[in-house]
Amino acid sequence: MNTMATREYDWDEISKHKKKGDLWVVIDAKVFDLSKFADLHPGGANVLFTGAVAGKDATRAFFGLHRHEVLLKPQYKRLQIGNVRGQTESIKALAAGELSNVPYAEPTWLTSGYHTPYYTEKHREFQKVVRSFFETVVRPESVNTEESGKRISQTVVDKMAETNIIAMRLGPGKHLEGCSLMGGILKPEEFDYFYEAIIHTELSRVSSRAVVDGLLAGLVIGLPPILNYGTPEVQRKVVPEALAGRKYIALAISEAFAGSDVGGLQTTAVRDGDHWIVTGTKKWITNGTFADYFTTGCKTETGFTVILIERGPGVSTKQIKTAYSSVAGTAFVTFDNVRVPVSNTLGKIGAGMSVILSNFNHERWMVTATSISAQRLVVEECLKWANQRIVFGKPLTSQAVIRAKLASMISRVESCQNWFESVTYQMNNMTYAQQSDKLAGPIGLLKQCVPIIFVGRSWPRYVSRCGRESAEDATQIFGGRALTTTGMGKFIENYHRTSGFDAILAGAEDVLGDLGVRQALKKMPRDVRL
Ligand code: HEM
Repeated sequence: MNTMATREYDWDEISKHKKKGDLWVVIDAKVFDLSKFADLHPGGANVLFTGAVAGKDATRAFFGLHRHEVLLKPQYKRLQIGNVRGQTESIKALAAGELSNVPYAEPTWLTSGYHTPYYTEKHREFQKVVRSFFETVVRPESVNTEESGKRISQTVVDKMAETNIIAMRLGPGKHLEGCSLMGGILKPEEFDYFYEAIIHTELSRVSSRAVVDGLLAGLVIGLPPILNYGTPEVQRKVVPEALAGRKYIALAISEAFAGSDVGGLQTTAVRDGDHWIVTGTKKWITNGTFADYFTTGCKTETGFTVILIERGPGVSTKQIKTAYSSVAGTAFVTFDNVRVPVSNTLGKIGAGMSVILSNFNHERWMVTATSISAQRLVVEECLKWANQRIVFGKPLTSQAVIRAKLASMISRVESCQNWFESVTYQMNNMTYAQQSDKLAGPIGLLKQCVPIIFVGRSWPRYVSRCGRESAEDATQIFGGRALTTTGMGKFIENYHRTSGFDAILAGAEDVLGDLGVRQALKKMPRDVRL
């Protein structure tokens, strides 16, 4: 710690240091000696020598141009030489695990004075521990890998495995039996979908869209078919290693020939005695570059079959460059006459469609959880920015047009959250089979469609669509800062560039809307008339 930071200075003294080679400024009651730093300042030296900055309180100017985190970086923190006499800092960063006190930055169930029919004190306790974990272990990794495009380090994966976060991301179930959850604060039998939602939410709070996927999203969607339909032998081989973070899995369904239209797939599996011979290509496969196993959709003689393929002879993967970071490991996968034991078939031969369709529900629900969390962060960023940004001598919030944008962003995220919680409650009270029957439509619509009232008009909206509209609004609020990958608007830039992934991955939003309606039409009683 810098012991000089405890010294106190009077304004008489501070105001004398205002020239080249001898420059002090005050930011939030802290005195900084920028004499040597001025020439290294990324924003240029000149701006620091203006009458309003040199030897003065530059708090307002500073927060109009920098994120608070700049002051917390060790290389800048050490520029602080003391405090203004009798004053203490008023702008503080949240401690790990702490809740934000910005309105709407947290869901109602985490906001003091509000009530919830779904969450208990135990959920709150769990949320605190999970947030602290993600902030301390995952956030630094997220920042680094988003930029480098490298896969998540094994150290972080190991820590996630140790706390059983990898297993918890798959939801409640037998795979949690005997597990110590977050150091034992929760018994496996207590774990429900609201606890799981907390994990997705907190993961998304500290991670970019690409890091959310890079942190083993492939396993989250590729392992359930093994858990639900794999033979005991396959489960014994694959599940423990996957949950321990030692082997990675990808779900390999979509192809250049067919994405959301699963029926149009062209990868074939032909029987040869006790083996399948698999040939074909897969595209947009999340975590595919580093996956050890591929839960693969194949065309077989009697229909569509899901087969678990281990990386080996005939399997090759190459990175696809996408709009988000390569940390997600998005791959083009080629299967060239790959021999796979027939015992690796997941579910019945020819019955793969139901394996995949039932699996989609959980994936789509998870995407809505992470999307809503990211949208909430965007609301928080915009509220903070509009409050601190001074234009034409007034805060940005004094502009009615900005407040209207904030109003629609808040309405979107709150409506998405409320429907999400209601669907999650249904999941908690249904078996896997009941969820497949009763929730495929509602979850498709949730991911796709949330009706909200927007400045007097009632329009159909979508979690993914809400996200994209909020990304647009946020970009307008942040202006040019939302167009750069660093600085004040870096989160907004990233969100604006990547929120489209939520509308495509796990089923294109238009297809999902249609699915919801078709499911409803299937259940229409024959004897109803107007
Ligand atoms: C402890 C004092 C300061 C430090 C450590 C600091 C550091 C930085 C850093 C790291 C950047 C790069 C952008 C970013 O990462 O946000 C930056 C940009 C900038 N800084 Fe500072 N700065 C300080 C004080 C000031 C003050 C008092 C002013 C007052 C005018 C100022 C004006 C600027 C400007 C105009 C930019 C460019 C912003 C942009 O491109 O949007 N800085 N500064």
